Amino acid sequence: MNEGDKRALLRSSVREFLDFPSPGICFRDITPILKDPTAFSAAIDLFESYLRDHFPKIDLIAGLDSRGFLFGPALAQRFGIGFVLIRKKGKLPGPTECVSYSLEYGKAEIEIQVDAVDPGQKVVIIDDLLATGGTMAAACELLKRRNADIVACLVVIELSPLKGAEKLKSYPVHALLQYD
Ligand SMILES: O=P(O)(O)OC[C@H]1O[C@H](OP(=O)(O)OP(=O)(O)O)[C@H](O)[C@@H]1O
Ligand SMILES: Nc1ncnc2[nH]cnc12
Repeated sequence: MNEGDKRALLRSSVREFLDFPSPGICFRDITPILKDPTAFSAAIDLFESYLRDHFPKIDLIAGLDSRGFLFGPALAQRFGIGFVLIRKKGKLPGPTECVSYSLEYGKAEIEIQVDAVDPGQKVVIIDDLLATGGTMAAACELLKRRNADIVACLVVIELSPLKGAEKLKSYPVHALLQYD
């Protein structure tokens, strides 16, 4: 399958649910991608080729709670590197660093274990979806505080009208699919 076919398969796998989780939100559901191994491999292939084409060295993949956890470990395996978790507050044991943020339908706090990333490590952040960019920007702030070198922010879906990428101007943002 070529890259265009892989993107088409992914797009056909994403479902829409209107008014979930609150009125006015059109929820883009990526679960069918996970259910279809061909679609899931296509997503990981596309992320891998983007990273190989643009960045010669990556040390670590950091995934965002919770749907970033679905894609990050498989991608990290392709590069033979580790995966670390950025979680909603209160889920990680030991010393953590925390950042608050707002998202399309609420407010939250995320944190990372302070020993998850060494200073200067080249880190790629991954999530399923970029909406307002609040979550991804908070993750960048967390990693910056840990003195990581943020290489790129990856998402399966970017909701372009919400202009999340504008909050992330200092970092390359790559989405496999854009939605208007
Ligand atoms: O760009 P933003 O406006 O910040 O929104 C994007 C975030 O919202 C969703 O996660 P959510 O917080 O709903 O958590 P979940 O993955 O645990 O469902 C999505 O998976 C992203 O992480
Ligand atoms: N519209 C949306 N669909 C799925 N996940 C989301 N996270 C934030 N906005 C979302």
